[in-house]
Amino acid sequence: MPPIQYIVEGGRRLSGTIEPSGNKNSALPIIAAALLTEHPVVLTNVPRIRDTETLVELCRSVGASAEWTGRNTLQIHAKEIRAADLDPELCARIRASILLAGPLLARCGEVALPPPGGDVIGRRRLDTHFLAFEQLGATVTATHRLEFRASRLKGADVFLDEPSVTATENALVAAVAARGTTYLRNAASEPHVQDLANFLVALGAKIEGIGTNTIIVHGPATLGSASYAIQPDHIEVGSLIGLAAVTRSPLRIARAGVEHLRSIRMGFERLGIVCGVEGDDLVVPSNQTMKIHDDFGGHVPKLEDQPWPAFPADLMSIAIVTATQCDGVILMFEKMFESRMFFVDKLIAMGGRIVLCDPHRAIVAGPSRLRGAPMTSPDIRAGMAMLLAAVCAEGTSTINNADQIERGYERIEERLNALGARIKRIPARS
Ligand SMILES: CC(=O)N[C@H]1[C@@H](OP(=O)(O)OP(=O)(O)OC[C@H]2O[C@@H](n3ccc(=O)[nH]c3=O)[C@H](O)[C@@H]2O)O[C@H](CO)[C@@H](O)[C@@H]1O
Ligand SMILES: C=C(OP(=O)(O)O)C(=O)O
Repeated sequence: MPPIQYIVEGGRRLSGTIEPSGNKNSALPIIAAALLTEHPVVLTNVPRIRDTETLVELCRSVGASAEWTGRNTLQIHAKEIRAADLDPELCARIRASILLAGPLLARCGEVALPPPGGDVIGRRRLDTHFLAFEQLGATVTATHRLEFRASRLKGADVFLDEPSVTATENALVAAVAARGTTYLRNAASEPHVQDLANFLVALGAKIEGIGTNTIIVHGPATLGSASYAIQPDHIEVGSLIGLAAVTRSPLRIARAGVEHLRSIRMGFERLGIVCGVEGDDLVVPSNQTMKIHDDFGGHVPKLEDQPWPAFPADLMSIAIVTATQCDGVILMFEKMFESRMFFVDKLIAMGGRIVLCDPHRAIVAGPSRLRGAPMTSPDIRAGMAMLLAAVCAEGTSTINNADQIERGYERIEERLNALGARIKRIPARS
């Protein structure tokens, strides 16, 4: 497939209503977990993005049938599956290929996975996955590929060494098939972890503590079929709040899933951007103060990411671009990944007043006028942040490697153009 480039004419006001897609990071573990049951599963509101398409291909390669029966509806039936050799090229395209470990181990008793891919945003350790699988009775061999074996998974009291999102998801799926009760302590509690747990409950699993950092699973469950709707993508909602703010545009984000937006709204409020709630819609007015709130006593404030329910790491790049348009000084502290902040050199070239202190911290002094520039997207979120900068900048920008953006955001240029943006996608969508 030829690489995708966006050509963006900036400086335009937007307006209207937009609905977020289903959560990418819910859809991925849920598609993988559909392999746990022999019965058919229907998933709706599945984002039709590169990552989900790749995982669907991987599911087919182990013998499951997986068909798109509507634009965002996916039917999966894993009546019989085999722990076949998985295509290393497909696995290397997405982080989520590691999520096949739990269901395939549970169904087949063994699985060998080539290393997963995903965003290059710093070292992405797998140790927590290994720790959890071993405690659930599996043996793990990690060489050029990852091999997991367990003749029988057994419930255990597992304390994760960090609240890793995908490790919690893998452990949760394995625990549903394990004999006995499993406690997952120091578990991740992100909305997508909750979504996966609710899907497993819909299949027949018995899970307590969903949304907390101690998840209790009573296994093994007898699983049936289910029809399940993926929850809205809170990271996409946060990206759209940033977009509205930097373009000073009034936007309504319909069916935004407001129950999961508290820390995100609080983060943007620190930048002087306040959203209203109307039912499940989020309303972003255009008349924001965009004034960064100093800490008490006039001290320089900070916005930092942390595991849920704190401000999410996947919104840090968006928040940095947004801060360039706000009045004041703020320290942006990316605690989780060590390479995510390097994209700020592009914002600096565009006119952003940013000092990168070290790989984890950047000081942003705003507001600054951004000028259009050529850019290359290094990862999904930096790519989306660059798109926000380009839409807000004076003049024309080009974003190369926009394929990265499309790993996570569905038909984004089409949807933003419907709000008044001018983004040309090359090669154009037919
Ligand atoms: C497919 C998927 O769902 N990907 C998400 C998942 O990736 P993923 O599951 O790979 O991320 P992890 O939760 O394992 O960890 C992310 C990074 O944060 C570090 N870490 C984690 C917990 C902690 O308390 N302290 C800490 O520093 C880890 O060492 C690692 O470097 O979660 C990340 C963190 O929300 C998101 O960026 C990814 O979009
Ligand atoms: C880092 C991300 O994705 P992945 O874990 O799939 O690379 C993301 O969604 O921002």
